[in-house]
Amino acid sequence: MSSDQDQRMGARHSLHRQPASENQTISTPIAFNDTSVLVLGGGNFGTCLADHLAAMGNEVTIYARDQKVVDGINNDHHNVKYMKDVVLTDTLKATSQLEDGAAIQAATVIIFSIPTQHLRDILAKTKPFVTKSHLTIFVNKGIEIHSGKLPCDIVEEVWGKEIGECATYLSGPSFAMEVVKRQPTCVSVASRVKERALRAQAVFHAPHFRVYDCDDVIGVEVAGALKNVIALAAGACAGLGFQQNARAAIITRGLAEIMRVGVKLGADPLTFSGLAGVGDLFLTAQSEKSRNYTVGFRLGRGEKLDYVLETLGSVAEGVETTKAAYELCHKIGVESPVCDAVYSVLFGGVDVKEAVKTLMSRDPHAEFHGLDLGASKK
Ligand SMILES: NC(=O)C1=CN([C@@H]2O[C@H](COP(=O)(O)OP(=O)(O)OC[C@H]3O[C@@H](n4cnc5c(N)ncnc54)[C@H](O)[C@@H]3O)[C@@H](O)[C@H]2O)C=CC1
Ligand SMILES: O=C(CO)COP(=O)(O)O
Repeated sequence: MSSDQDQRMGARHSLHRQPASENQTISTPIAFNDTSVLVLGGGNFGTCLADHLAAMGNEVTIYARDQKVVDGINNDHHNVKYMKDVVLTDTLKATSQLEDGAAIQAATVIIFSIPTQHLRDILAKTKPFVTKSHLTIFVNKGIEIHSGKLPCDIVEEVWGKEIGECATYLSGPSFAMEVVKRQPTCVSVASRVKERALRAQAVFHAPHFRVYDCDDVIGVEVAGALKNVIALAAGACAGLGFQQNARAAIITRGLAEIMRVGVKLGADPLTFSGLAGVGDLFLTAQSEKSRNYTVGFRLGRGEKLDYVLETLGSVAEGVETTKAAYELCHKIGVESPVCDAVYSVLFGGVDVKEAVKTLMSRDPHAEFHGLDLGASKK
């Protein structure tokens, strides 16, 4: 057995069979006992992940601010706001208490499923109680406005390097509503500390939910954030009535743009051909199940952004991320025509048709122009 396999098996054994202290196969001896999970965020994705982990036999509690959501989960096994029609695993519990620290102290694994623009807030609230012995898993996909920071940078900034660098980041093509129905799903989990990525992999891995580990945190995060911007563009094209050629073009040119940004920030170019890269981009930019695609589609049909967001009922991370990415790309000097076009529609009052015209009438150039593979740290 390879040492990777050893680590994976060790992690899984500690999950299901033996106390962490008896686990001899983990290279870094951190006392995990993965049976007590706290999921922060009672929205679509937090609920589906919590349900998945509860069904695997873990003790799982969801923290949600909305008391109706908490009561619905505790009393009727339903998330009345986000997943009305789904019966959740009956052992799943919920709480609206976080500030006293008790839920965090009782947990060994903490999953953060909070939109990126609110991440800093939840990190500050959890900071007094989170220790290095918690396995922390972030699933949000976005870039913070004003700072232009990725979630991994915000985590290290708020929690400090020692605890922050142990965090793990789960991403990839995974619509919550399909995960909760046990539809086959594959994702990646990245961490700067390999043993943590393997732990997170072991926590989530199940017959219908395959998890691949990786070490490229920046790549996974850039891909997860920017695919939402490209999904907005793809939806807008569809809303205008453009068909498959346009969609394929947006997805492919979008991927080139995501790679340019990622590589400039130090990502491994290979990551963009993986689940968190082309996998999630393909999923989100071609499906009406995607909220970002839906926002774009409705804008393409002529609806106003404010109204679309008011009636969406859930977060579309790509909207704020477009703002953040637009500023970031200009700051780091990466050409980002698709992002610029989406920005001009969302925040510049430009009509979708006009934005497409601008995009299509740019000067011709080489296909991989601007992709500086020498910038990658790998
Ligand atoms: N829904 C999906 O299929 C997937 C979502 N994601 C990502 O997961 C993250 C969460 O998405 P969803 O759960 O779908 O969004 P959602 O809109 O369904 O739920 C967001 C939840 O966060 C809570 N929240 C917002 N601000 C908060 C704060 N300051 N403190 C505490 N709670 C707060 C809301 O009350 C809500 O319960 C996003 O970054 C999204 O991109 C990732 C993969 C799939
Ligand atoms: O990230 C997602 C699937 O992997 C969900 O996409 P939306 O947020 O666009 O619904």
